[in-house]
Amino acid sequence: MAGELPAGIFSVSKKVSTLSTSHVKKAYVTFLAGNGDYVKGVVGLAKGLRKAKSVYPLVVAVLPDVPEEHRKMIRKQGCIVREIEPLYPPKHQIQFVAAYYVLNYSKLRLWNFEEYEKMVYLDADIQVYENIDHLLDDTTEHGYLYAVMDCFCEKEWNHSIQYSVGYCQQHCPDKKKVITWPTGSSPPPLYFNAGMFVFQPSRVTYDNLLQAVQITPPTPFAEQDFLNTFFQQVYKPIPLAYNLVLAMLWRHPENVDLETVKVVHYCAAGSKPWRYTGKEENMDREDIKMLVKKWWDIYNDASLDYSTVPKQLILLSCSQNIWLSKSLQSIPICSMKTEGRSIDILENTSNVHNRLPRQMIHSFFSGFQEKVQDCVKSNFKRLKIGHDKSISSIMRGNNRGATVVIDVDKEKQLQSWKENPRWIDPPPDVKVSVPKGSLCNLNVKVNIGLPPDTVYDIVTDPENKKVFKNIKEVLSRKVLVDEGSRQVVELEQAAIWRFLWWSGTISVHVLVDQNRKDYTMKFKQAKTGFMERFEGHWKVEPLLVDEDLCHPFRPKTLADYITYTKGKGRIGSTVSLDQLIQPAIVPPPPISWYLRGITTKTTEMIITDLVAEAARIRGSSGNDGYQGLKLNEESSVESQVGDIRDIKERWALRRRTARHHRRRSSSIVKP
Ligand SMILES: O=c1ccn([C@@H]2O[C@H](COP(=O)(O)OP(=O)(O)O)[C@@H](O)[C@H]2O)c(=O)[nH]1
Ligand SMILES: OC[C@H]1O[C@H](O[C@@H]2[C@@H](O)[C@H](O)[C@@H](O)[C@H](O)[C@@H]2O)[C@H](O)[C@@H](O)[C@H]1O
Repeated sequence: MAGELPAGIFSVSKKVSTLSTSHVKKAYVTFLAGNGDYVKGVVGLAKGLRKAKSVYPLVVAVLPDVPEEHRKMIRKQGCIVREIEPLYPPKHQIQFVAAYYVLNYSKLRLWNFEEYEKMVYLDADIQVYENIDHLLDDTTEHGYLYAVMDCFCEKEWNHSIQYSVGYCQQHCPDKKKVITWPTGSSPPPLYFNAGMFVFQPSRVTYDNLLQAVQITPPTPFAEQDFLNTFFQQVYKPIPLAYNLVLAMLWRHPENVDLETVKVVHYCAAGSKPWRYTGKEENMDREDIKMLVKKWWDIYNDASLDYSTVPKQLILLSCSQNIWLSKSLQSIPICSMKTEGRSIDILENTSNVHNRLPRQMIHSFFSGFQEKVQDCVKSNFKRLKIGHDKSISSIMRGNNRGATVVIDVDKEKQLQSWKENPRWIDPPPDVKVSVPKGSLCNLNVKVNIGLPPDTVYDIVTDPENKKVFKNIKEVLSRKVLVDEGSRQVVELEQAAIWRFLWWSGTISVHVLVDQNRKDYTMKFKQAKTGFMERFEGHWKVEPLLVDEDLCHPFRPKTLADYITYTKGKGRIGSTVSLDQLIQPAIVPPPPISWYLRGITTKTTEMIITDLVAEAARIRGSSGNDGYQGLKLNEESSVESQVGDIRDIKERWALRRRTARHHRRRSSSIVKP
């Protein structure tokens, strides 16, 4: 065990995350080093967690020496691969129980995964046979490390005092057995096996760990000894069922009930299932053989492979080599003939891991005929989840021109957003470029906390001047073409512009081609004048906000996402704007800089208002969206904001101001 060190040096702090609370997640995590066969352990663990119906993902912290081929294997099993840097202890002369244990110091990197609120670490030679998700829920408290006590009876412990006096913390307190401790020695504090533990990643704890490990002389059980010393004050033992160290079977059989064991740790010499020969000591035991077989049964079970073909999702092609996926509530049997081959579309009723027969997939791709596409489209129309207006259809073009109809229930979505208001408005990503002969090209991208259809409602609402403060008034609006989901509108607005200490009004006269099918809005100036070209386009695309609810699946499409989250996953929007401004004559600097500034500022104001409106619609007061400031207050904020060059800083100031404003307005006692 680690030698004595100054008290308090291994303090573990309460969780101090530098991330906002809206990003907290939970997961299992394991560790993989080298290009050896431990990767089989990770694959087995991923499948075991799936069989145990865990709802949390498995993160694999890999050292740089893990080959791409192994990374692909574990990604294919739905694992989240995170590369970590190796971490080594200070130079030392001691012999670790196993030379490769030096690798295990890299486990300390896990405390830096602070986007996760709580994690369960599992060695790759561990298998989970019963669901233990409750360890990631409220059964374990913050600020503690939960793990199973280790056993000191194996010969690997012969370097220790407790081994020499025959003491083991696993011994039931046996009055008869008198332990004589050498002078100055006493029973060690409770000691856990570091092959499995529940912990909370935290940057502060991580920094403390890194500092401490550099001044802690290494000891035979490497990082396990170190972690026991560091977390000594906050270690909480949990039952052996959560990490059966195999030696317990012959060292303390009285403590083992195989019927209730949830997690088995194949750490005894010769017990790694993927290397098992049965030749090493104790490896010919019947219980060991049974446990090794149990491990292999999961490893070899193809139905436990990570599948991207979930239940009730049918994959169709709408043109060559394009998968069209849609979650359908019920899929009637219908056969479609193409080139003499009949393709029956069946609901994939078997378990989620079933794959469509490979020959069926290939036949889908071989030359879809017109009538098959019509049949697919008429099926989709007929099977649409519902016809009420609250259903919006997101038509998703794919790269061969086919369109995909994905129905999103707007009311349900808004309900999901109200039930789960966790959302922090990210600052927009604004890129300004100056193509030759133009004043500027603005490229803006921002994520909004509402589904595309609702965002599109805001942007295309004829009365949206109540939302966008820079629209002073709508001078005229004429619908030139109306095709239902697509309209071409001639619009003239008096727009307010503000920049630094100046402001004014400018008339904007544009043709707007707005198409709800793909949530686009193209605009172009109606007639040239001072401006030679003023054009651009908005696009609103779905953003999958709650992907972690899809675990163990990873949604590849919106349809997958709706299916995996049963429609409860919030859908946000990524709004992008590309706008070109080219005056007939580009004025020289600094006027051009000034005009560029107006354009950028005006666009930012539009985004600010859109974010604020989205927050209002969500009804989220706690949001950090920039909302609710009165025009005069906002103008004073904007003038402060205007002085800040960096857009992220500007947004941070806006959010701080908005929070301050809300606190102030909520503290004002209403008459
Ligand atoms: O070559 C190796 C050796 C170890 N490990 C990782 O380090 C953990 C601890 O090593 P091991 O399981 O051999 O320790 P034991 O629990 O058997 O003492 C393993 O479970 C793996 O997660 C690895 O990835 N590659
Ligand atoms: O680097 C030290 C390792 O120490 C532990 O393994 C030991 C320990 O369990 C002993 O008690 C057993 O006797 C022995 O077989 C086993 O290898 C952890 O399982 C492993 O993750 C890792 O921390």
